[in-house]
Amino acid sequence: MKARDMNRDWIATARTLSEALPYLQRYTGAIVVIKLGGHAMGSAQAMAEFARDVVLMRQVGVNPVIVHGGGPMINEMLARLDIRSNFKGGKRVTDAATMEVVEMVLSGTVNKRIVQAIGGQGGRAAGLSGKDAGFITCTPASTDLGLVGEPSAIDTAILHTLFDAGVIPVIAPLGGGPDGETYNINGDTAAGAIAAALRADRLLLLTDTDGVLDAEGHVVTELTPEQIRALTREGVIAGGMIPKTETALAAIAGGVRAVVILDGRAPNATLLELFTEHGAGSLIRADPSALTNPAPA
Ligand SMILES: Nc1ncnc2c1ncn2[C@@H]1O[C@H](COP(=O)(O)OP(=O)(O)O)[C@@H](O)[C@H]1O
Ligand SMILES: CC(=O)N[C@@H](CCC(=O)OP(=O)(O)O)C(=O)O
Repeated sequence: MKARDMNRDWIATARTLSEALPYLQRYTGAIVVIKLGGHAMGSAQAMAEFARDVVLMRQVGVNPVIVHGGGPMINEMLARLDIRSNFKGGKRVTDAATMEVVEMVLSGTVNKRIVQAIGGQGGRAAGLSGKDAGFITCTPASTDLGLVGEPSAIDTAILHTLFDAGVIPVIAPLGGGPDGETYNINGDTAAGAIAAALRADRLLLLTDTDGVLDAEGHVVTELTPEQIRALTREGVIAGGMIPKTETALAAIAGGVRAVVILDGRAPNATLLELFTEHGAGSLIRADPSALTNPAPA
């Protein structure tokens, strides 16, 4: 039986739900690609909360697509196996032995953890990697990165089949080469390429900072491509933030309406971003006059 005490918290909750209506209407049928970085994956509790938000999105008619990372989990397994690993420009130099571990951790451990968490909240998710159903084809990203791939073609047919069946795709960032090789794709790069191929309404990059920080450590709530290039030149955007901002620029150029870099550890980060007037993190879009977190068009 429902408690009937009308205390202030419950009234505020009801108001938030009511105020969400225009956003719910706005996002019905929208495709939202969510990149869940390894650093944003917290405890089992945090994973369950993330999964609950994704299931809620699906319930209200959004088509969420989860693309995950897992860098810290790969690091841990490589250390256990005594395999050294290093990064160039935020990407892992990947030889054959490293690739074996990357595939095992991403497709095995991390992917299934997310699929299971979504199932635990009453949703239906299917785990796949870019190697399934000829989904992501890669070419080598650069000669000094080994088996790191850059997506050259994405066949979104499998994703539309899953949308139609009400199933949430959970994607490990791996791709196939023309000769059957397996490539390691940076999770942000994979998410951006998938979002562009789907012409997604939103790409949310969930990480472990409040957003893109300026030289003083303040979140830049809205960034133009020019600002990103300047902050990168100045070294303010560095390390793992480089693939994220590069991805944002490529995704926008590829037809994604807007990209948001935000803290995935914050409770209900994705719901806050999509369904309230309080956007979170750093927003990047091509045309500043384009609508963002808007009242319904
Ligand atoms: N200007 C910046 N603003 C925010 N974070 C930055 C910036 N420059 C570098 N970073 C680093 O990028 C990290 C996020 O990238 P990464 O560790 O690869 O995350 P994930 O595992 O979520 O993909 C942050 O934790 C921070 O250390
Ligand atoms: C080429 C490359 O760097 N691949 C990444 C794939 C995982 C990833 O991107 O994980 P995060 O999102 O948690 O950083 C890696 O091997 O770590």
